[in-house]
Amino acid sequence: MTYGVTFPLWREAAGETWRNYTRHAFVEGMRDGTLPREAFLRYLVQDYVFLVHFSRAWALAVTKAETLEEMRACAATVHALLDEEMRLHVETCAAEGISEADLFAAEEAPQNLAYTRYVLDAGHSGDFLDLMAALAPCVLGYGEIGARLAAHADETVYAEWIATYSGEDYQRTCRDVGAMIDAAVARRLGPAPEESPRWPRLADRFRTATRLEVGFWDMGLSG
Ligand SMILES: Cc1ncc(C[n+]2csc(CCO)c2C)c(N)n1
Repeated sequence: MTYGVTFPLWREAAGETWRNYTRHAFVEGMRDGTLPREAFLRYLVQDYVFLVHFSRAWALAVTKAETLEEMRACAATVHALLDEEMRLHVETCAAEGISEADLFAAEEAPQNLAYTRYVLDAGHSGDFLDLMAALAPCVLGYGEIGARLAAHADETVYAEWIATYSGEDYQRTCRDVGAMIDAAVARRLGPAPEESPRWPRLADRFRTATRLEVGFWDMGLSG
């Protein structure tokens, strides 16, 4: 999966950290069905809270945007997160006796706090590109993981999770976000973005957010 031209460059620069995220033991446990249910539910409850703050980060992107097109794309993501992605968590947890009020009130794990507040700070202290570099591993990493796990969906009880991220709707979202990032980079950094003095810091933001994704999976496994 390439999702544009910027993402593969940032992914390459993140080196083995990217592999640690996308091939994490938690992911492999979903692939072959060996992930304990308890770990999956712990992850889902934390992920609901994660998505609350992630929605705030995309809303911040609306205020940091420079074009109507960027504003529309980010506003649509806020809407999709609040009204679609979170519903999946609510429904899966409801079937396990966990209400939405319980989810909203769940105490945030330190790894969760660290990740979402890092992303929000990237947006507050930086510009639209800083924020996009911090948001990209989450959105595009799940697209890559979903696409790889799709071939194994009939071997695992986590088929629904895999279907969500490997499905055409989500894969289209990833291509759209990749294209938006490419356009945002070209607009602000010109035709040779890798030569911009800002480039190393953007790649570093991407790698830091990727490290925080690894921490999020670790949290799911270890509680
Ligand atoms: C820890 C964690 N990382 C990534 C995602 C995936 N994700 C987060 S927001 C979004 C929609 C577009 O922004 C998607 C797919 C997640 N749920 N939890």
